[in-house]
Amino acid sequence: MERLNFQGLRRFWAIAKAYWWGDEKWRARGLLLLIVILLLGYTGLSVVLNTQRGELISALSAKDEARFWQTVFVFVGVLVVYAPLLAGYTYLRDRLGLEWRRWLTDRFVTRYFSDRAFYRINQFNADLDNPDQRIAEDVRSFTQESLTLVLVVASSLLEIAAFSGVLWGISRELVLFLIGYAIVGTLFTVGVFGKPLVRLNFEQLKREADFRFGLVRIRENAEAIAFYQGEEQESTQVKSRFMRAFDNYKRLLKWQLGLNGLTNAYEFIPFVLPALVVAPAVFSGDLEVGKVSEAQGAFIRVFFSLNVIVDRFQALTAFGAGIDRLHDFAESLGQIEHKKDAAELLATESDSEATGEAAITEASPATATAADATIPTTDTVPPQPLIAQATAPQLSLQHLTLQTPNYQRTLIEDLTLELDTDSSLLVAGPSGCGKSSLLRAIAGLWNSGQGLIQRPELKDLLFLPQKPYMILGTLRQQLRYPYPDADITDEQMHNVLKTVNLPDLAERFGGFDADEEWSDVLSLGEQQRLSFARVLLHSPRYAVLDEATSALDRHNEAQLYEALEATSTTYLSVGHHESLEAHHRWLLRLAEDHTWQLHALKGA
Ligand SMILES: Nc1ncnc2c1ncn2[C@@H]1O[C@H](COP(=O)(O)OP(=O)(O)OP(=O)(O)O)[C@@H](O)[C@H]1O
Repeated sequence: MERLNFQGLRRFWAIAKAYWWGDEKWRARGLLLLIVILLLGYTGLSVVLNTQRGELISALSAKDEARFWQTVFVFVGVLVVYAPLLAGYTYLRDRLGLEWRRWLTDRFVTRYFSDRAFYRINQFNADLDNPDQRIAEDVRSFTQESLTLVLVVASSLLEIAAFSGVLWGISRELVLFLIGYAIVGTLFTVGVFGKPLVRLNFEQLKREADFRFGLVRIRENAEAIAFYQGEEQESTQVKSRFMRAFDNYKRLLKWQLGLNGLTNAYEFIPFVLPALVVAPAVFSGDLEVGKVSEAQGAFIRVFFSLNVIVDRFQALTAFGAGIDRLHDFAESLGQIEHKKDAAELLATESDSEATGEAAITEASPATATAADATIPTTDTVPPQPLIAQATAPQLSLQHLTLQTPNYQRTLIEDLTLELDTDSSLLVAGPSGCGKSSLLRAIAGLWNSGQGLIQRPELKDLLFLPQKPYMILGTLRQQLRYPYPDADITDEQMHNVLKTVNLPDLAERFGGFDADEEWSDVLSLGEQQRLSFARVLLHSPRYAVLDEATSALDRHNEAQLYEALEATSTTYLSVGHHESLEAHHRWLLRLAEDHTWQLHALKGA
């Protein structure tokens, strides 16, 4: 957490730069220029209005009717231009903020879905809370607040320039006093309130997001909670999340109270001081009485312009907290991209060596790739070995040692195997020995460990995870997932549904366009059969099935695997049922002590 200091500015610029120097830079800069032109016009007119206000009072006090009406005329004329100018300025500022938000959201969402960062992000930074809130909320406030603040500062500078001239003409002491007063006030406010307010605002954003997420989880797991009758615990949990936000806000309010007390007292002075300073000249007849109003108007404008930091301090600290959150998020995404690049580099090196299988197989597993298979070191992170990955026509694992993402446990040691394209492999072993983790490594989700994984391109592999995943959408989209543009006819879908023993599914829900909360309305076994239907429909080169039939009876399971055997898809399954052995050629048995055995089954 940073104070509003140079590091904060650097972080701000690191996020902002990409837009102002990126592909939409001319559009963004053009809009900004237009806004600044409107701002200039608006500030110029403010000076005229202020002078005319003084004129009005002077004309009244001098009982000069002609001068009075002339001033009114100018006043109205200026207002006719001033009002639309101000409205246009606000519109364009908000519009530019919105465009920037679209751009930045798009960029963060793209990065979040690249290299499966949404899955891996917490492996790199376990403290990174609520990425959803950072994308939805923090980006919005960052773009809007940035523009507002930059323009407030710009307009303050303009106003200082414009109104100091007016004030200088009336009283130099006032200008000098103002500058000194504003500097002291700003330094004091930043020094005393800066750090705690940024910290509390940061914490508030996090706690609000935790609270919201707690409620979203209840909605997503409503049935399980209802079965467990876990209402009491869940409601206590949600309330306690709210209380955390509440407690923090109470602390924030106390600091705001102090800040407001200070700023109110501090901002009181401009309302009396100019009159005190100008009064003697008015009494002696050197200045007209309207000058008091003019001096006061100019004084207030200059004062609030110089005082922009103190005045917007609460907003600035909230903004600072938002910058920190976005910066952490961008850093974590950067680490993932960095790690992917390192793994790709490794794979290229392994490729060129391993025409060269000998180079890999001869080395002992402990040293095979440990020397080069590391993420480049940073100041804080020690070098960590990585599994190299490469693209090849068929799946093979070479001296694979697999560890959990944080390197705390080794799950599999020195595993070497190759899966021919017309073959099939069953992975079995006790619960928790690392079967699903092996699939994660093959999918490239986990890469902590050593050795090399060669596999076809990821788009040629279809994975069915242990927990069936039903997307939001129609039955047709469900079946097409994850290839939404696949050329599949309704007839093919009907046939496949028959094969997986769901012949009347479409009719039951009113056709393939039926849109349901599928994970709620289908049984677990039905969801597994629907997921299996995806494999049969898309016929990928490789299918990787993680206990994909665990909820099915033997008859249904056999029916699905027989259908799969009839296709050209090479498949690899994880499963506990012994009956599965009949549908595979090879059996890989993993043990809890990290060892493994490979057995041939029928027809190997
Ligand atoms: N994200 C994670 N970070 C650290 N350890 C993890 C993580 N996910 C799983 N593990 C641990 O890794 C080990 C292997 O998990 P895995 O899911 O591969 O087991 P499995 O053999 O598929 O078990 P099961 O048959 O019960 O599904 C388990 O001890 C698990 O607790």
